[in-house]
Amino acid sequence: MSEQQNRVTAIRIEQMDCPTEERLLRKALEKKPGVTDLRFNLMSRVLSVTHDPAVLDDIMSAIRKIGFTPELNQGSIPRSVTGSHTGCCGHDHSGREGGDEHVTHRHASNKDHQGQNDHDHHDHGGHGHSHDISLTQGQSEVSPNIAGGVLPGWWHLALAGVLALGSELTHWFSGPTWLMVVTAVAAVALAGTDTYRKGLTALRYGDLNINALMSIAVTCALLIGQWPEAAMVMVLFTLSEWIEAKSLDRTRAAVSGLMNLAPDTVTVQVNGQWQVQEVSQVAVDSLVRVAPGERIGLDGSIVRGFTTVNQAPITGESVPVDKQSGDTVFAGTINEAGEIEMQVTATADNTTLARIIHQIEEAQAVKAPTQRFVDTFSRYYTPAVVVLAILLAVIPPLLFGGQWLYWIYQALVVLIIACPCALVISTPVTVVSGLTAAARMGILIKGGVYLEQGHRMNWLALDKTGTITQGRPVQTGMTVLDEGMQAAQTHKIAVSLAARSDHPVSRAIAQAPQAADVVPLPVDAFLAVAGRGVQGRVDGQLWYLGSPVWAQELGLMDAATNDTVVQAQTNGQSLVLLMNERNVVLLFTAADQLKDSSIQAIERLHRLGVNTVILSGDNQAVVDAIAKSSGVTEARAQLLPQEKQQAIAALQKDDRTVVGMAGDGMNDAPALAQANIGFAMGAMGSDTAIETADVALMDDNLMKIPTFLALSRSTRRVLVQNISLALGIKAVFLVLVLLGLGSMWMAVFADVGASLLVVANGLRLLRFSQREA
Ligand SMILES: Nc1ncnc2c1ncn2[C@@H]1O[C@H](COP(=O)(O)OP(=O)(O)OP(=O)(O)O)[C@@H](O)[C@H]1O
Ligand SMILES: [Zn+2]
Repeated sequence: MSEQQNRVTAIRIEQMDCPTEERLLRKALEKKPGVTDLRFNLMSRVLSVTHDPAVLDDIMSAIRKIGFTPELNQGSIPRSVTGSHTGCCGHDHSGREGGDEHVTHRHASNKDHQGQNDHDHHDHGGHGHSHDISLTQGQSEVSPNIAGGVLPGWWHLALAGVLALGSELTHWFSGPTWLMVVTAVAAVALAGTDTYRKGLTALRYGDLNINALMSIAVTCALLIGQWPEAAMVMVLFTLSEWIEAKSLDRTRAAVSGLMNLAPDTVTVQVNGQWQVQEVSQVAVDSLVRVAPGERIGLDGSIVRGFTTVNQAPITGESVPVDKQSGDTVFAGTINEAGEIEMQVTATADNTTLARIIHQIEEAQAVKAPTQRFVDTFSRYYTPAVVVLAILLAVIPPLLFGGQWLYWIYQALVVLIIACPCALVISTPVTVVSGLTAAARMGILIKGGVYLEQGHRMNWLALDKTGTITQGRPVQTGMTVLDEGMQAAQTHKIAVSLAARSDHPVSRAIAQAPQAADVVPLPVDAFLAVAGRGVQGRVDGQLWYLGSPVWAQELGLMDAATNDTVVQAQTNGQSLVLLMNERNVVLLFTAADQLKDSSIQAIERLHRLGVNTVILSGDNQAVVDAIAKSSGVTEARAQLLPQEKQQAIAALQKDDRTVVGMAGDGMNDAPALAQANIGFAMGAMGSDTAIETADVALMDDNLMKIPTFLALSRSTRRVLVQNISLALGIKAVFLVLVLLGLGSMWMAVFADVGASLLVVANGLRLLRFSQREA
């Protein structure tokens, strides 16, 4: 398909801070040949365009033509989650941070995230843009604040305020009219330059953003002789926009706090000398020293010393973890006890933390369903309200003999409330706060969609090994089934095969005390067969190490062997058989332990109304035993990877069922992809898990799933509150205006007040912690 050649270019647009600007950009770009998709991230003011590489210049000039300043900066991505300023319809105020430029990455096989509806079963392969990007810290460029409107200095605003007040007082005390007029016009000019300029740009392109609406309203107010009112409204508007921008700044600060987890510098060995370097300068394999109490700056593997590390910044789990030589440590975590030396395993732009940060940024670009609804709604809202305002100005005087000036004034009040900003900003603020709160708890959510959909999840399928259990089974026994062969020799073969596999039961066999003295034999044509086992040639003969089901498939299960297997299964242990091409030779049993947290997690899931089922490749007796001790309601055993997937698809037949699947992400990939929400356990340090799951849990504590659900429910609540609040306030105002009780400055307060309220409400989610859940 042609999309293969398309690229996604992220373009930073300083002025893109309000949904109305999004509309303007859509108008300019949507129908352009070669442009296939537009994605807006108003929080970070980044527009991602999917396009034919040949038309990039066209795109850039089209953006410039509508008065915006697009910036491309390949090779670095925003250092802060929400990018620079985030004011909606507000001012691009001065405090601009560098390094917010974005990325160009290739679309491997992109699925349209936005078009995905609730019940679409997303495909994990579809997540795979390959990101050839780097988070180059310290290399960020500060670009000049070109066309972004600069907020009039506070003294401009103060002076405008005094003038407006003067105008108002002159009016009250029936002072000279010229004084009232001059002070009012001066106030409007001082406070409103920026609003007028932005408003005019929008109008020129047939768009009505808040600036355009305010410009029209204030100008009309002046024209109908409402001098002091016009002045006051302009001053109040500018002031409140400034407050709004400030409050959104705080949002950004809170969110980007996550980013400042890793120190900027580390102590590196260079030519035998220790010296302090920027993390971005440190190469893989460098030797880094971390003092006790210091934050670890890069991912690495300890080569000297031992310590305990607080990994809470990444996993959300504050119990310190012991680390010694050979163990992995992660950027952003805290070295609590001893001095360690570590060998760097990832550059600053490739650490687990950097990946998490990058994923959160990507997640913001994938719009949650509510966000899409709100966007669509606001597309019709503004024009509708403007039409209403015009009708209000014209109909009563024409048809019912109303007073022209009175009704024009009412129309102006309505114009001011035509801005959908509060509504539109409410959703991303809420979702981003939720995503950030989750990341702080070690839950990496790959899109607002999952956060929003989470509250509807009513089934959770769980893998057994490593998900409910600790995933470290130990060999508990070995039975010789083929007496004709030398047990020592066949055991050696089993261990040699097992040593080649990462599968927990293989590891149990390879690492059992009985295997300690075994020198593994060379294995040829080694092959791992998912859900069945491993095979390979030893001394020219083909051997299989795997499940009883596989033995059946291979036609090696005779009645006697079957009896032994059934017998062995009844004590609830995992079985592994060693087979050659003729018969089953050895039978191993292995047992795994339940994770303490599993019981608690399952209980909480049930209390949250979620049904649970284990989907396992292991035998029924083991799965039953684990289900019983963990409290999981249903136990499905002996499932191959694709049967796990089918089991989930079967659950999804019911329209109201939203299925989550928790697994370790290796054997469970098809099932994780089939589920509406795929949870990968123990994702810290596992790039595949971080990249393929919908929700990556940094450690392997199942409690994170009920926590995710609770957060999802809170997010949902806040979203509903915010939307009702934003719409409710406008509705109340409309009624007040129709009753003749509204005034322009009240409308300004309502517009910006609503924005402030929804932002504050959304930010509450940042304080969501496990305890609250
Ligand atoms: N690499 C392997 N080495 C040895 N046996 C294996 C291997 N892979 C699979 N098996 C056998 O196949 C069975 C099912 O494996 P599978 O990986 O599907 O499930 P599991 O990991 O044991 O359990 P769960 O699916 O609950 O995590 C195992 O119990 C084991 O007998
Ligand atoms: Zn607005």
